[in-house]
This record gives sequence, structure tokens and C-alpha cells, in this order.
Amino acid sequence: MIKYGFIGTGNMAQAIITGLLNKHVPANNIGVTSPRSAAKLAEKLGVVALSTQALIDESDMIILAFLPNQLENVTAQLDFKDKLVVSVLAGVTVAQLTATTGTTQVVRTLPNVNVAINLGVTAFSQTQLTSENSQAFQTFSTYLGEGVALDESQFSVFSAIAGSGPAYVFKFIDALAKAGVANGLEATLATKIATQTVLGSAETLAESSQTAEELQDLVASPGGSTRAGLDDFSDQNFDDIVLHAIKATIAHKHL
Ligand SMILES: NC(=O)C1=CN([C@@H]2O[C@H](COP(=O)(O)OP(=O)(O)OC[C@H]3O[C@@H](n4cnc5c(N)ncnc54)[C@H](OP(=O)(O)O)[C@@H]3O)[C@@H](O)[C@H]2O)C=CC1
Ligand SMILES: O=C(O)[C@@H]1CCC=N1
Repeated sequence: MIKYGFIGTGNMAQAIITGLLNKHVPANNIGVTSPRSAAKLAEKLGVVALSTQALIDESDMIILAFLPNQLENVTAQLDFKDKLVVSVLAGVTVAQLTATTGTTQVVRTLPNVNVAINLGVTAFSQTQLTSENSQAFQTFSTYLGEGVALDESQFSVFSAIAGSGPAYVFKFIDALAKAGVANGLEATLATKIATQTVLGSAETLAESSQTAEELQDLVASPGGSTRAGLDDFSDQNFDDIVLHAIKATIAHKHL
């Protein structure tokens, strides 16, 4: 029996599948289809590769995980039979999903790659589902990490902060590590130190009752070196640089 059928087997699909397998969803409960890589992925993970219509016919939940601009093409010849369709397609609305799949049982989501370690944060639209589908989606969502019910008008900002966010955090870690290398640290060690620093800081913030802004003062001893660095960030308008990049992310049109 296929519980979760993935149309598209790229980075996002693989992150979700990894998260499901971590949670002991049996590999033979996961189906995949895609033009090029599905068979290879099936062989690697033990999941089931099927043709697209067979995947829909045999799955309880169908996860759309191809690129947003492929929506019309991929769905054109398919019959979704009013099955539960969960989309991860950035920028694609519930109205577009309903029109192209012909099913009312649609959830628009926006996950991030951290679902692979069950620490994702995933937005989901509040569409009317049957109680069985609602339960199935909730279980699926729990496997991924945190779930956030969100109005569709806020999906683009969520996508920029949470969907793209891991790339921006990786960019910061990379910059931190490169700054270490520029000042004499060995590269692998610099990356390890920067990664552990971000990991520990996120955990400290998550467990703290203080804000991220307040915690900066915890680190910056009066008259100390951190204050010198924070002042330099301010002089270079660090917050504006981040805001500018987030605006560019939000402004991008996916379809
Ligand atoms: N990457 C991320 O962090 C996030 C991605 N998303 C969304 O996830 C979706 C996928 O992105 P991502 O995984 O990064 O992209 P990838 O390029 O890694 O994957 C795209 C997948 O689409 C498949 N595909 C292409 N044509 C078809 C078709 N006709 N039928 C079925 N599958 C097809 C490809 O198959 P093949 O390999 O066989 O060519 C490939 O597996 C996008 O809509 C994106 O907006 C959302 C949030 C975060
Ligand atoms: O880059 C993208 O378009 C997708 C959406 C959010 C993360 N990746």
C-alpha cells in the first residue's frame, strides 16, 4: 500500500522522504515518479517507482514536488480522483492547484530542507478537508517538524524566511568560516566551529525567554570585542542587507 506518492524526486522530495523514513514509515509505503531519477531513487532507498497515473491510483496522499512552472504540463493528462493532494510548489495557490488537479482535497504547503532531519518548519493552507484527509495530513506534517497554519497571502514571506532561509543561514556560516580562514584557521576546522556556533546559538535562543536582540547583549561584554564587531555590523547596515535580500526573494515570481 502506498501512503505517500511523490510526483517529482528532486531535493525537496528527497528531504521529505528522508524525514518519513527517519520516522519509520516503511519504504514500501512511499511511491515515487519522475521522468529521469525516480527509478534510481527507488533502488537506492527501497521506495516504489511507478508511472504517474499508477502512483496516483495507488496512493492515499499525492505530494506534488516538481518545479512550480511545470504544474500545467505535469497535471494535464492525470486523473487525481479527488484524492488528497499536498503541494510543496512555491508560489502556487490553492486556486491554481484545485483548477489543475480537479480535486477539492488540496493542501498548499511550503516546507524547508530541514524536514530531512524532522526539524523543518512547514506552512500549510487551511483548506477544507475530509476528517480522514485532515488526520492523514496532520500525521504527515508532524513527521516533518513544526507546522504553521498560514493565510495564503503570507506564503511568499514565509517562503523567503523559512523556505529559502536555510540557504541564507548556510551563507552566513560560510561567511563566518571564511572569515576564520582569512584570519589563519584551517578551513575544515573553521567550518566546524562556525556550524557548532550557529547550532548552539539557535538552541540557546529557542530555550531562552530573551529575544535574539537581547541575547546579543549577553555575549557583548561591556567595552569588549563583540561590541566592536556588532557596531561594525551596524555601520555596514547588516539588517538592511538581509532585508534587501528577503525583499528580492519575495519579489521573485515562480510561475
Ligand atoms: N529545495 C527547497 O528547499 C524547497 C523547494 N520547494 C519546492 O519544491 C519543488 C521542487 O524543488 P526542488 O526539489 O528544489 O527541485 P529539483 O530540481 O531538485 O527537483 C525537481 C523534480 O521535478 C521532477 N520533474 C521534472 N519534470 C517532471 C514531470 N514531468 N513529472 C514529474 N516530475 C518531474 C524532476 O525529475 P527528474 O529528476 O527525473 O528530472 C525532479 O525530480 C519546487 O516546486 C520548489 O518550489 C519548496 C520549499 C523548499
Ligand atoms: O528556491 C526556491 O524557489 C524554493 C522555494 C523556497 C526554497 N526553495
